[in-house]
Amino acid sequence: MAYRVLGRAGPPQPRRARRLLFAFTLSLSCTYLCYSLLCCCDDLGQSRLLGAPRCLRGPGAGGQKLLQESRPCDPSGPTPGEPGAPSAPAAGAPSPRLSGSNHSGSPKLGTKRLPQALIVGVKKGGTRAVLEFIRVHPDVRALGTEPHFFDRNYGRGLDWYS
Ligand SMILES: Nc1ncnc2c1ncn2[C@@H]1O[C@H](COP(=O)(O)OS(=O)(=O)O)[C@@H](OP(=O)(O)O)[C@H]1O
Repeated sequence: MAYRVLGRAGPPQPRRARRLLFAFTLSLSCTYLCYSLLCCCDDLGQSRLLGAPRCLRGPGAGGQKLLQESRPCDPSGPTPGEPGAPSAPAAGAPSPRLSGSNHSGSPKLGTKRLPQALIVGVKKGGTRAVLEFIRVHPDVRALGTEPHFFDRNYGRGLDWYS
């Protein structure tokens, strides 16, 4: 009884230490498992489920710096207009919507591509209003938040952007 009152109740020290060690190892394993799952999902979303790795064709003169980090296209692959290549949407037909992005709240599987249009403006210049007006159109898919690619994330390259 005196043993308990003095606060020495509970398992002996070696057993307690073993429990602590077990809990520590378990938490480490869980952390590693979560980390591995996240990395695995990222890989799946970027390459396996979306087909071949993205590449860029026909870099313009203005984008040379950005494209330095991008992978070149496989020269044996189909080029636009060739059989087997994805055909361009007909005029007036709804263009495919973007899905899956580094910037959207919930990434979905689908085609990832660079934007077809950018809204550039100064702070408090009304760019948000412009975006809201444009995105009313059903064929327009726009980001929910500003990506801040050119001022904060430029160094991450086009792979981050698309
Ligand atoms: N059509 C029109 N006419 C006049 N003023 C307008 C218009 N559209 C947007 N606004 C005002 O623009 C301010 C928001 O600009 P931005 O969206 O560029 O802001 S931000 O930089 O993204 O935070 C914001 O101003 P503040 O209210 O002072 O924040 C909006 O009220």
